[in-house]
Amino acid sequence: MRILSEFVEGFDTLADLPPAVSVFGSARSKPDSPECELARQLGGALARAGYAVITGGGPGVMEAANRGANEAGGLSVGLGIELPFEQGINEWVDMGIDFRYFFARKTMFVKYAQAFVVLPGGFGTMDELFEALTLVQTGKVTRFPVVLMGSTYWSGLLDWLRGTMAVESKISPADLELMCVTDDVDEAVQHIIDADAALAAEQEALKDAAVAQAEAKSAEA
Ligand SMILES: CC(C)=CCNc1ncnc2c1ncn2[C@@H]1O[C@H](COP(=O)(O)O)[C@@H](O)[C@H]1O
Repeated sequence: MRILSEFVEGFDTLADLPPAVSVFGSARSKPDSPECELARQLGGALARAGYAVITGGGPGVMEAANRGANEAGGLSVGLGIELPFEQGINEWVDMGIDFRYFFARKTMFVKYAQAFVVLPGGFGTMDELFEALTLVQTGKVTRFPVVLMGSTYWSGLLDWLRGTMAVESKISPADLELMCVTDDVDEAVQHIIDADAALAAEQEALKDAAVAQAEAKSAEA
């Protein structure tokens, strides 16, 4: 079955990936656009911080992020999608997989990334942003940072989330805290590193507590 084999191929190929960040954004942005410039810098900064960069492998912002990572000597991953107007995986991808199904591909973005960074984009980008927020909000995945870059682009949406969605109690005000908004590449990367460290400390504390509990139980016995 094609669907199953897409999951298997994805898991097999990505199993040994180092810590990674998924970067999303418009397939239509021109290489000299501000968002592509930002994505290229971000890809480089993430690579220098030791993260592999995962994108949809397409043109525009995806290509710019892959390019930045590749130029900085990092691992540049592209999870492409077969589309009728297919352009193929961009040339800056070192590790590429082509998917027929969006949902199998989307699983990979979440499963193999420590964080999401979302740059200006259209429907595809919104779909990826809100899927990530839904998964974190509902606890279906371990809480991971979602960074929005390009504050002017996002401001109208954020105003509406704050002023309408939260005010009408369709989300809780705390849900807005799931997103960090910045135009500064270093701040974005630092936010991801800090969240990674906080999560590692949390998991270590949980492990310690479980060990202490088990020891207390065996001492009682
Ligand atoms: C020129 C053109 C439209 C090419 C499409 N080629 C694509 N290749 C790979 N991923 C894509 C493509 N189009 C949309 N996506 C997915 O949807 C997001 C971009 O969609 P959009 O342009 O924001 O809505 C990307 O993060 C990517 O994961």
